[in-house]
Amino acid sequence: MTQCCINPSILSADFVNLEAELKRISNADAVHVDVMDNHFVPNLTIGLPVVQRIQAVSPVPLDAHLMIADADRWAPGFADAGLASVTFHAEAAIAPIKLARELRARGAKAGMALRPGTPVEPYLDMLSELDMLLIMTVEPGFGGQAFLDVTLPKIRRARNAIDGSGIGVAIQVDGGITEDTIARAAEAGANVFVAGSAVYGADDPAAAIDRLRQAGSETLRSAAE
Ligand SMILES: O=C(CO)[C@@H](O)[C@H](O)COP(=O)(O)O
Repeated sequence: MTQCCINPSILSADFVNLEAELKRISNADAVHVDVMDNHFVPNLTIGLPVVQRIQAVSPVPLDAHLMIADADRWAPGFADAGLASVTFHAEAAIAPIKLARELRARGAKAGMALRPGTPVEPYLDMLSELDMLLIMTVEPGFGGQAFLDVTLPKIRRARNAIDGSGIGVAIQVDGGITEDTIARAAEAGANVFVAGSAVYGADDPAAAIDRLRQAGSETLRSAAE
């Protein structure tokens, strides 16, 4: 069975007590770091120097999601910082294949993200260049939005293409993931789940991660049977 990974989105974390906050979610598979530039998305968060500090104190690997313009220029620096994976947006990259190769050459897993309205088909021939395909299940920019069911057929098409090609690319989904929506996304073919509000909004974030992982794993298990 494909492994079910839960990556809490740092956008919903308490930055004042960040080190303690990260310890509270140390049962996560990775911390999803939302980098936004107020150009590619209408929100501004953090840049590489702050991400490097987070990397220095995080007990779990970092999974950077770059919601930034000019990805070809900026993404390699995040790989150089030693992050486990770096995901750029297809819509923000001029040469996505070259960029994915560069990320891998610098030691990071290469991820590519698609906005809800961006089709996956133009990118199916570059799957072998990727470790992870991120299908956004909300418009990127803000936490706390409702999961877009309209993205489920795209997840299904991506899963079919990946399984048909025999290439081991993970499908990550991000936005509106809860104990309810995770089953729909997993049934469609996702296996890495980013959750902000559902984790940090819970009284016990670690227990929320365990519940999400259990819900996702059960669906993946029955899909494999
Ligand atoms: O980056 C984004 C949205 O752009 C996501 O990572 C959200 O931060 C996830 O938060 P929830 O939808 O789970 O509250």
